[in-house]
Amino acid sequence: MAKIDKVFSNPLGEIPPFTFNEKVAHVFDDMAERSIPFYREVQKMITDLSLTFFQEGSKIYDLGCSTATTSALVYQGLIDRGVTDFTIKGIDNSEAMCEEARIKLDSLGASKDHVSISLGDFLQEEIHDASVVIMNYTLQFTDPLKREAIIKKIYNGLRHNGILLVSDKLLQTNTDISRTFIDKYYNMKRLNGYSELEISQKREALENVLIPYTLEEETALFTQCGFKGVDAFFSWYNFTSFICIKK
Ligand SMILES: Nc1ncnc2c1ncn2[C@@H]1O[C@H](C[S@+](CC[C@H]([NH3+])C(=O)[O-])CC(=O)[O-])[C@@H](O)[C@H]1O
Ligand SMILES: O=C(O)C(=O)Cc1ccccc1
Repeated sequence: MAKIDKVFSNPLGEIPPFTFNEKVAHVFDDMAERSIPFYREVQKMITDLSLTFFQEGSKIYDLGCSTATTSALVYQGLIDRGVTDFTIKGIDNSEAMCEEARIKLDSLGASKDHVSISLGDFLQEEIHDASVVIMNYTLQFTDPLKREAIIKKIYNGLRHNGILLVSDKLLQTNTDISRTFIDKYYNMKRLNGYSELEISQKREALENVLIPYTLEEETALFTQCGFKGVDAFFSWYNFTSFICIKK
């Protein structure tokens, strides 16, 4: 049964900073589908690209895996292709998310050898022998001062021809364009059933928690850390998904 996101539906008075707590984890799939543009399509593209670049015997990391939507799709894709020699590692620092992730993977009958979920900070985790690293809407929640260190660590942990896939909300440099894109985004939320109160309370909760980079800053980060091929594979107003190849 789909659980409907009502996290910001009642007046909260003082609005605490957004966290991925139990209340959020419980309704996360609905929240993501209604608040992230083309969420399902991006998941499909991430899965497709992961299957294309996966190397036999290597690891796939899903950093900030939330409820393991991506890990589950990639797992199923590999199994359907008859691949057996792979390890998917989902990492999230929210205990409630990890619980939801394990429930989803158990329902697929996925073995722990093939896909495991670890409770932890991906800034502290080792990345080793990877062909694919996924950061789907998670870099934006990382302290900007720590972004270079995590991208460098990912680069070092990837095999030759391995890829990093990143989706993020971006900030447009031009203020007119920025305002327009943000308006379009809030319109999308309205069309998806969110009220003005839900939209404004979540916006306040996300301030200083979700810190968007510009397209230039985000691209420069990937190239400065060593990635040779860096390109966008999906874009919708202020949301963009990137593929970065280690050559
Ligand atoms: N340092 C960190 N270490 C571990 N986890 C973290 C950290 N920082 C944030 N998280 C986790 O990153 C996730 C971000 S949601 C990802 C969606 C998913 N990728 C999806 O494709 O459905 C994005 C969104 O909600 O917009 C949350 O579960 C956090 O707990
Ligand atoms: O940027 C926003 O307004 C969002 O709602 C993005 C988002 C989506 C899902 C969980 C947390 C933030």
